[in-house]
Amino acid sequence: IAKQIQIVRTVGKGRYGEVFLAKWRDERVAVKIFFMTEESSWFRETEIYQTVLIRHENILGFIAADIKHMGSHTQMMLITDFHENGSLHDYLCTSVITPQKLQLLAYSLASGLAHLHDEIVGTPGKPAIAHRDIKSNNILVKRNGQCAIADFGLAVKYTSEMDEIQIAQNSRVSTPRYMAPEMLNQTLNQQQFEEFKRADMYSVGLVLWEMSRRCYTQVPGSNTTTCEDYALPYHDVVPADPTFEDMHDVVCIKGFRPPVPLRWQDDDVLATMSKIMQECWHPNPTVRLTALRVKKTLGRLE
Ligand SMILES: Cc1cccc(C2=C(c3ccc4ncccc4n3)CNN2)n1
Repeated sequence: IAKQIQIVRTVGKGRYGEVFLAKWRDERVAVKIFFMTEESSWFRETEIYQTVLIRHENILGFIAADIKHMGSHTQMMLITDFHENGSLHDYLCTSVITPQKLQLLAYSLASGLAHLHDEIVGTPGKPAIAHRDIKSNNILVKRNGQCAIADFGLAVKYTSEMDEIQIAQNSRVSTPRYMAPEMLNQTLNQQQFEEFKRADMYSVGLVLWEMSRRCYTQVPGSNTTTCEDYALPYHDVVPADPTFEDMHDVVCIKGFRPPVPLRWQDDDVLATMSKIMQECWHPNPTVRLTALRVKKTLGRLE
């Protein structure tokens, strides 16, 4: 397959490698080419995408994994669907959205994560999967306005009858900015799979906040609309590319969370989103909503 791929241009860079737009049999695809040092990420991500029953409309569509032996070195690549809107981060930087679009983005993100977190017992079954690096950069926006979750290099799988958690031992760790308090103060018990799901939901709360800022509402008593500028979570209290320590100080010691503007109470969708995100980023992991609960709550809105 790799031989039939024609690289067109770069569409994204990460710590793991680079993402390109490519042509494959006249079709536009996304190709992620991993740095030589990231073999474990390539292997892990391949393993997750090839998990039985993982396919879902809100999970990035996998096409193929391939290795090119180039004599002196090997090129590891993964091929998926291409989404011209790019990542949710890029999309929110360049667009303002209606409450209806906000609801669809949030609902589809919750649906994708609920599918990932869900264990299907049976033959074939599906292991429960925790993502461990949820952030707006790792979520894509499809043409139909729905999210597709990407980047499974850090994911962990769990099957209840095996009662074992497979954590790939690789150097990669989650992104500090989106790390849950229990990860920052290292109280997350890695032998309890449930705790990984709760940490994912904390990150979802932050992504819902990023989305909500870009949703505009009618200014009461005038015919103008308003919204907030795009911002990363904690943009106003930590430096760019914050360290683990920066985040520990802000999230665990000071107990800061992103600000929820009063204007969000003026709209049903934004008011619901405000409640959801505050429950998702609660310091006590057991208080946080599950992905399924978020999906049901957003699915019930008009
Ligand atoms: C496994 C894999 C292959 C190709 C890309 C990706 C990936 C991303 C991706 C996927 C499709 C895209 N389409 C358009 C623009 C950016 C994209 N990024 C973002 N994070 N990982 N993952």
